[in-house]
Amino acid sequence: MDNLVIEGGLPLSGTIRIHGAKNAALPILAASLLAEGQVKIRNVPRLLDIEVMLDILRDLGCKALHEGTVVTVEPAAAASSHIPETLMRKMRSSVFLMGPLLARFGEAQLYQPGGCAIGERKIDLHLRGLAALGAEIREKGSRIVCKAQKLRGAEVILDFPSVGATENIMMAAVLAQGRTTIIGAAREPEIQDLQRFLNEMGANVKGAGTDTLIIDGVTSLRGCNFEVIPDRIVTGTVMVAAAATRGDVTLENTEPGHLASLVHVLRRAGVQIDVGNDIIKVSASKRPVAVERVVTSPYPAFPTDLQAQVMTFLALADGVSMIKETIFEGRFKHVDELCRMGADIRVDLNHAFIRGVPQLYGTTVEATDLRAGAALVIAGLCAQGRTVVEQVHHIDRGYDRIENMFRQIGGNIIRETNKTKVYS
Ligand SMILES: CC(=O)N[C@H]1[C@@H](OP(=O)(O)OP(=O)(O)OC[C@H]2O[C@@H](n3ccc(=O)[nH]c3=O)[C@H](O)[C@@H]2O)O[C@H](CO)[C@@H](O)[C@@H]1O
Ligand SMILES: C=C(OP(=O)(O)O)C(=O)O
Repeated sequence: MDNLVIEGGLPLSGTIRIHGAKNAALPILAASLLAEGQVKIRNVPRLLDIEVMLDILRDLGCKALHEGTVVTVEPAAAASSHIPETLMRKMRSSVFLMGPLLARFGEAQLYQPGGCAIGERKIDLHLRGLAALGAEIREKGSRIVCKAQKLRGAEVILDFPSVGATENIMMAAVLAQGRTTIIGAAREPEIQDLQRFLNEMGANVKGAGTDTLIIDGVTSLRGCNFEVIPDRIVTGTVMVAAAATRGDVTLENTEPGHLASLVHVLRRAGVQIDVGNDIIKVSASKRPVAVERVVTSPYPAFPTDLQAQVMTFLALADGVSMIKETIFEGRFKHVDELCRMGADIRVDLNHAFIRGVPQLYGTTVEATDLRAGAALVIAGLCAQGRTVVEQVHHIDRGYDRIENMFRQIGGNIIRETNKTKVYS
């Protein structure tokens, strides 16, 4: 079991390049199963979840290689439509294979997905969407069997703009007969990237970035060469860490437009942010001012995936801030850990009231999920003394060696693996 050991109190400074987006790469890798030829995907981060997705593709029979940040998938060899439960339970994103398997084989046999414990995370919208396209779905315990002789285009209305359900339905609909309209679709940048990828393979998808997607089915998809967008949540994590440590950091390979809601919150707190084409500069020299109200909501509103990190930042602000979490019912697990470091935070249902303190103090804390872990790393970078973050495997799902990332910009952070210190 790895731990991160952080000696806090140093302002972050320097320049850092942001890696590709996990949440864009995962559905894109699942969609590669739909192509008849080779798919080459660039800017794919080296993360645990990506490894799991590649393992699933290999288990289905595909050839899949990850060299540097380039993934090559040969989907033609895929021969199975069954995903073993052990692989399904390794992450939430295993569910992205349901739509592509159904479209390719007319059948998908899988299990309820696993993932971070941040809420119930049902998949009813995925299943209802696929059923609307003509799939017959049977559930027995955690086992799910979907079958469809031929998927047919249909109108799908999503009661909530679920990112994963939108993606699964898009991936099933591209090879369906006729037109599918998804009303109430998610508008996240990752949906736009998936649309670009599917169209690059020869699909006909329009509307990503709006709440209505129109997908005209085609008979086959070809291989392609594609580059994944930068990770907006990793970008946001570094921005918040720079601001919280009162540092001065330049982030390269970013899409500033994807982070407008975070930029707004940080500027309100008094942080200076300058934005270029694909560059964001963050500098802060004094204690932040509390922000009255931050509400997580589907894109383009404030992302739930940055809620924990911003809470660490506001825990050090002057005054009382409030964060309302509207996406996941169990996403305040970092609060107890932050309080153990000296934060003053009270939770009432889905509201957190954060009374800023002048200083956090290092101690041993546990990463309960991916972004909670990132928030604790930021807290450790700000704290007085030594912080040990346990359960680092959660963080490794979404950050390519977070310790190296922060060391590059002056963070004093190392990984201890079985009590061996690892510096690179
Ligand atoms: C790999 C990936 O892209 N993960 C992101 C994706 O997750 P994910 O795709 O799982 O998130 P969704 O948008 O689907 O979920 C949002 C909410 O809808 C609920 N829901 C979802 C589907 C469903 O069938 N039924 C249902 O009730 C969920 O329990 C949750 O409360 O979007 C989330 C919301 O921006 C992000 O936090 C995750 O980082
Ligand atoms: C919750 C997240 O991911 P996933 O949907 O893969 O669990 C996340 O990236 O913060």
